[in-house]
Amino acid sequence: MKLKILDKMEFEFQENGSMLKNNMGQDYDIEFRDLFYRVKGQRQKEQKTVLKGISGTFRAGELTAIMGPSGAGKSTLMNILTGFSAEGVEGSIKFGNNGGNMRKKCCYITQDDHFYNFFSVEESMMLAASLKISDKSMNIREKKLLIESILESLKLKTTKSNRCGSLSGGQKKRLSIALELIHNPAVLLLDEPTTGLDSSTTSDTMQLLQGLANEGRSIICTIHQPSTHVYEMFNQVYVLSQGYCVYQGSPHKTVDFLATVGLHCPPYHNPADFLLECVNGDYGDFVDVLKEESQKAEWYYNNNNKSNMRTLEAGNEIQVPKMSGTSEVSVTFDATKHIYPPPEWMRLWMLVGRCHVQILRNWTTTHLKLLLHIVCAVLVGFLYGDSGSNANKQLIIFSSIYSIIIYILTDQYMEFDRIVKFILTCMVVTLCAEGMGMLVATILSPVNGVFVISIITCFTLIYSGFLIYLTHMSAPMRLISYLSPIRFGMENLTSSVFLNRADVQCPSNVIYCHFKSAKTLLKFVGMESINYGLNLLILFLNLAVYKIIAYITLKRKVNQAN
Ligand SMILES: Nc1ncnc2c1ncn2[C@@H]1O[C@H](COP(=O)(O)OP(=O)(O)OP(=O)(O)O)[C@@H](O)[C@H]1O
Repeated sequence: MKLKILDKMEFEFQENGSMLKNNMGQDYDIEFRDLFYRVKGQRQKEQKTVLKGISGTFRAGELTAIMGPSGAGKSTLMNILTGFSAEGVEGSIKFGNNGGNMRKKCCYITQDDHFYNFFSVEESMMLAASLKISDKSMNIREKKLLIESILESLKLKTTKSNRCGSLSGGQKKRLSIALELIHNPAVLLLDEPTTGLDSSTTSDTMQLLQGLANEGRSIICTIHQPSTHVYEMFNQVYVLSQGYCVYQGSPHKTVDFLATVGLHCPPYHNPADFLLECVNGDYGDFVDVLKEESQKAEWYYNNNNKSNMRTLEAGNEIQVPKMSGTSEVSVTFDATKHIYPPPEWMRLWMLVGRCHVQILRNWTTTHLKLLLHIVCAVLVGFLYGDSGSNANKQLIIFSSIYSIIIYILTDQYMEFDRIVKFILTCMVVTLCAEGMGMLVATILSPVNGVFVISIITCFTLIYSGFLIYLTHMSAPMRLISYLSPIRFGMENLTSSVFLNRADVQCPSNVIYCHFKSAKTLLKFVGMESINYGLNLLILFLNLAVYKIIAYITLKRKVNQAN
């Protein structure tokens, strides 16, 4: 007996991202006109034009290849179409027949696979399904059936218990596609999906993409040097050179097209290779002529006959084999039913859960890091010995209090409120540091981010009262120190250890211990009047400000991309 599952549904994310609506039988052609992309050049006020007024149409139900020599602008075009690049773009891009901006229907599969290596294929699929579709819209059983059907059609069923990290290159590529198919995108863009795959896996992947296109999706991918067999699997090729479109049409017409400008493909030569040799300049500079010639309508792939194409219609069935332990069941998704994603808080909860499972399963980063922290703490603790109760070592402890192990090993006062205050401060300072990192990461590129965060770290440390005592700073410098969140953390750590503390013992072999009294020490470092609660509040405010700005920045970037 077979289970039948109707999954040929088209979902639409509303602008607010809160609702998915199924939307059957529509074609989502991508049409772009006079597209320019300008970036800053190396010299000041110099501009570099990467894409120079290109136009084209990628039709629904077709498999399109974007080809061209290295640096021609293929990835740039993909990034613009998917919204990854928004600044410096001019021209019009139209998604779908209604002319609206339907970019949210696009899925972009980059060259690198982004999986959680410690999750199995099935777990990754289930997590993606749970993040995209709420339980109210589709219950767990329906989701499992959907996942089964996708894994079956992408020949991944036998690997469903394997961890993602152990999959082969081809399997990883198929899993990337499977993860995107969960919400059945109308447009799928893939950056070099066959790079690094052998010829047989390449052919399998291309067949898979062809099948997805035949179901009515627009499939667009960049590709380098396809074999003749793979080249002919495309419905359309879009060739770029030096930022211009030099051919847009059927792969079968390439040889005739090149012949019109005097470039004759040798017999038994791969037309794709010859095309790339021509646009690469191996036979002279033909870019301008090819650009002119490619404008002629006769080369345009003008086949509007989509009879070979099954549109994404309600009622299309795909059959999945019977799952063990289940009886004969027919699951039918209501085509008119709205599909909602889970609420934001639930998605956050799932992502936090995923993060923790990943951390726990990653032996190297978790267990070894834990061990490293314990070993370091024990070493530092023994290094500073009894400094908490030894009046001769009071000042040294300032530079090393950072964890509870050290707190215990250094013989600090074992009072509950002191320990709680100490740990709480450490935690909030850590959260602040993480929030600051997140904020910088949302604003700057990784390279600039590392540079800026290093400077911020130096600044916050220097002005924390840790490297230079507050009493040694001039009045304006002391004012500046209030900009450093670590200063408030430092004050609170100091207060939890030293405030209202009885005098400590001076060892018998030491004549004079200047810091025997905690008050003397607090005065010496300029922290005699510490308000623990206020400092904690300031740290929380810092944290809130970092997170809010990071959220706004991310939101703005996402809106710009759409
Ligand atoms: N933001 C940018 N700043 C400066 N130059 C850029 C930027 N984006 C793209 N370029 C330049 O535009 C050109 C096209 O880049 P793109 O990555 O699109 O090429 P490609 O055709 O995908 O090449 P490849 O096949 O090697 O990946 C390159 O010369 C690249 O240096």
